[in-house]
Amino acid sequence: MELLKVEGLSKSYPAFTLKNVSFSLKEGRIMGFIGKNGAGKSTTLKSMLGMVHPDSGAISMFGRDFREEEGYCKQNMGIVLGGIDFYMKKKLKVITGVTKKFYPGWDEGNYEKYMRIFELDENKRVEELSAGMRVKYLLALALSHHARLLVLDEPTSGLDPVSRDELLTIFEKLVKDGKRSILFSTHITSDLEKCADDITYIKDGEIVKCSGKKEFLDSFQSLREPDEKELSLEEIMVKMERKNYDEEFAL
Ligand SMILES: Nc1ncnc2c1ncn2[C@@H]1O[C@H](COP(=O)(O)OP(=O)(O)OP(=O)(O)O)[C@@H](O)[C@H]1O
Repeated sequence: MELLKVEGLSKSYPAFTLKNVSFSLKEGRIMGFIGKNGAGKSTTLKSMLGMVHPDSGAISMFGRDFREEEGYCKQNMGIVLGGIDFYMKKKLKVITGVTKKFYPGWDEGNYEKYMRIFELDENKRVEELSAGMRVKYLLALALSHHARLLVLDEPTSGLDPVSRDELLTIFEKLVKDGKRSILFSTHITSDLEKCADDITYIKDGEIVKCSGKKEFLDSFQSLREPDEKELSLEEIMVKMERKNYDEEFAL
């Protein structure tokens, strides 16, 4: 079953247009969302979640129309867009207390379990947590209301390689039972080599490709020079983005 389906999503800003973005994510999968700075990743995620008003497009989650059943969809998803910078002085248990009121399906046992697994102390204040601990706390909140779809905007940025690796292992464990899926945007393509099942690549507001990782990598190998070995995700992106740049300079 598709946990997420985005069809024909468009959004125009004065100097940028998100054009007819479509992709879908099945159960039990981790999808990496890549594209260079300003390509439209955050605009896609925000438009998809109704945080900015899209001009057109249809979104369904768990087989239901997002606009018609936004409440149901939001109860079943966890969103981590940016940090929790404005609650810096608050203790985690205070934020948790407020959060759980929004979720009738809140599972205190699950919350305690994930706080224990992630080694988080709810008596700490946000300002006392490292970047990695903050992401883990937001994940713990999402998982405590049984989110089946996790949408994360650059969750690993700012984390050291050890914390990143730990978080990616957590992602893999979370989707292992085949019930949850994770969509996360990132610039760290090596993270995706490690844990992504699917890759969606956006360029200048348009989806270039959305597919399983192997198919994705295979489909761009034609960019390889005769003496080059198999191109990595990073090399593919650099070649794709640099092509235009080189052409512009040739003019
Ligand atoms: N509220 C807004 N008003 C006008 N333009 C906007 C707005 N939000 C984003 N944009 C523009 O939309 C484009 C895409 O931005 P977006 O944040 O979606 O890119 P991104 O792929 O997430 O980039 P990054 O990797 O740097 O986070 C940029 O040119 C940006 O200036």
